[in-house]
Amino acid sequence: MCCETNRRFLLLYASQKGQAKAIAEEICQQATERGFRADIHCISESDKYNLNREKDPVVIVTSTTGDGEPPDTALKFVKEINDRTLPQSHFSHLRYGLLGLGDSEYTFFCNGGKLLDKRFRELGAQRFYETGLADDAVGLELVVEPWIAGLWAALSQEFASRKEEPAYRDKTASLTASIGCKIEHLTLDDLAVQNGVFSENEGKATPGPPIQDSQPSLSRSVPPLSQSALNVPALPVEYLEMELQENIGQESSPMEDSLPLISEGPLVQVPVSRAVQLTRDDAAKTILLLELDISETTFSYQPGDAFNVICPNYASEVDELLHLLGLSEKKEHLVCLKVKPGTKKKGADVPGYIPEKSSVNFILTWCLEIRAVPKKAFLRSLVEYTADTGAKRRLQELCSKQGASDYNAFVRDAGVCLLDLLRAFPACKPPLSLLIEHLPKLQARPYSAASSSLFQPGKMSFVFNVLEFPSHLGEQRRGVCTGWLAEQVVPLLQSNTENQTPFRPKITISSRRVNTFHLPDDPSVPLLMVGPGTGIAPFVGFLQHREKLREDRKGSAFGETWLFFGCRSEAKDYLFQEELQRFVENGTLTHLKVCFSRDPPPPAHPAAPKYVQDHLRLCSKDVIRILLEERGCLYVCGDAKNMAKDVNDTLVNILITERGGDKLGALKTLATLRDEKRYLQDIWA
Ligand SMILES: Cc1cc2nc3c(=O)[nH]c(=O)nc-3n(C[C@H](O)[C@H](O)[C@H](O)COP(=O)(O)OP(=O)(O)OC[C@H]3O[C@@H](n4cnc5c(N)ncnc54)[C@H](O)[C@@H]3O)c2cc1C
Repeated sequence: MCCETNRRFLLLYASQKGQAKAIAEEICQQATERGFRADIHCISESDKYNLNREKDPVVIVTSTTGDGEPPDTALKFVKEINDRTLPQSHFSHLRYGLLGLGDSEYTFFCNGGKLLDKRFRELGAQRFYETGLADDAVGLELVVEPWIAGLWAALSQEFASRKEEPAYRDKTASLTASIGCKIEHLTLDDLAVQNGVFSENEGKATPGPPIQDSQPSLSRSVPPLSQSALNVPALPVEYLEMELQENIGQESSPMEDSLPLISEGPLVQVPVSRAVQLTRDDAAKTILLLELDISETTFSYQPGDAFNVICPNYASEVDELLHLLGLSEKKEHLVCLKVKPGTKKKGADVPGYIPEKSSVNFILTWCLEIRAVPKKAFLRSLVEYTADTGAKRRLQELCSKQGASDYNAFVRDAGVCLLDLLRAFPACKPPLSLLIEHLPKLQARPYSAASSSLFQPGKMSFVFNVLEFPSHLGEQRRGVCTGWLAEQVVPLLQSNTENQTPFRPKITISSRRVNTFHLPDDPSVPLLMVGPGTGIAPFVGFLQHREKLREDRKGSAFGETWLFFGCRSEAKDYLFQEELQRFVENGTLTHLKVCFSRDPPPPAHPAAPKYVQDHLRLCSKDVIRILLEERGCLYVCGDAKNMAKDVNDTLVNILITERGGDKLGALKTLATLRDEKRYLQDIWA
């Protein structure tokens, strides 16, 4: 309960899984202790607050969900403030501070917070405290705690300035600037240390003995770090109590009952009716197409939709983890979890994605992202379960301020996972409950449909690249989902070549939230499609759909269709070559622009395009005509890291070259196209 004081502020949270709410509640509690009154509401409770008339400071805590979207609870609010008819002074009376939560492992880091922040400023609101962006990939607490610690000074100053009207605006502006400057120029570790996240007393670790070997590694440190005093983070509160029950005759929840709990939407189990390798064996990447038989289900989709595949962790990795944790004999034991009575952990709860009566094996296989890079807080907790002094010391180093660059080099950048850690530190034996507290939920992986149900009723295809990368010791690893899918369909791939009756493995899928990456309703609208590599997937669906429409609606007007596709080699990885040729021949695809980045250019065309953006540039007049004169649609799909940005930059240059004006003008044009849903992206990392 928050105390009554005239130092009131409005505290709004937008939570998807409860984290933003828990942090807001922590702010509310600390506010009381510090003589403020937080009027706390979920952002969706619009009947309980009114920003249009709010006079007090506003503090917002928001998480990010999906592909960089605000949480579901904020969707209505975001829609309202995104109303383009609102005047630029709409929120000019508001002073706010915002804390965004996100995960830099995902493409649009903290986008939920960034979107709100941007729109608030567009509507004239001013920050009284610099925005904090907390990263779950390294530990939210590294930014959340110092941000909350700094909030009280900013609020005190804000209230003091209000009393000193009329100079209040100038002063608070300078406070914003100074606090902003401080936060922006601090690294996460600096932030944590300066604001007391690192507990000095507890954290002073005795220097270890000098080590002769000069090469540091995950388990080995060298001077000066090995001889340095350390500031280690405070020990995270353990909040789960676990009991393992022998499974004698008791029914553990069958997998079919438990899977819905670990997913966010209704699930369907569907057979894979066809599997085809789209790339040659000697291609740099293996790309597979799987066709799912959805005819016996109510699952429906449109070309451009993505759906989720529920995948397990590798059985071999789970078995090794069980062994290293000393749980091999107990893998079928039932796990009973409850929150420790009297825990100080805010918002402590048994994660909802761990079904009751699950076995140890089930939790490690289906519920936890065991490949996730352990965060510093997890390393800190592991110290307590490590018997060997040298290993203890190294774990302390890796989570300490002084060992930050070793953490980055040997844990984060090396993509180390729990299994790698337990192999490197055999004396570390954490309980399963600690893993549940620290490892994220195993996420379902989204894939874009590469087919049209109009063209192929009862079927849905998708295309994926089987990811392969080396572990920190050079051992070859495959992506969790793509590696598992590839394993599932080996017999099907083999039986296809031998022309036998195919074995049909089943996979579990769920639909994703409605997206906007769809064909326009009016088929006369011209389309530009840019999709190198597996980014071609939705466009195959678009073109199949268009082909069927052309058959069904003879005499109707159909707009031009341009596909910009790129791969490495014409001979090795030209995806859907025959199908694209058919689309061209029957007039469904009016312009096919393909390029091969690793093939030598033909002698007659030494400057032949290598990448999709080169082709876009060559067709710049048509691009402009279609987008600006004929109100066509531009779709971009595929890799978010480079391609989407390069395509965007190319569009900016095309606009400047063809239409004149400056970069700002070109960016505004693209923003307008986005607003009108005529420049759509479906991009993934
Ligand atoms: C809306 C949407 C649609 C999508 N559609 C498609 C599609 O149609 N086709 C498609 O192929 N993908 C698509 N994706 C991406 C897809 O969801 C998966 O992310 C992708 O297939 C990888 O999943 P995975 O489980 O195999 O890899 P993961 O095991 O999750 O690995 C993920 C990434 O981390 C890297 N990585 C992991 N561990 C390490 C390590 N130790 N060292 C170095 N690197 C490491 C991997 O290289 C990889 O890039 C889509 C994504 C979204 C958001």
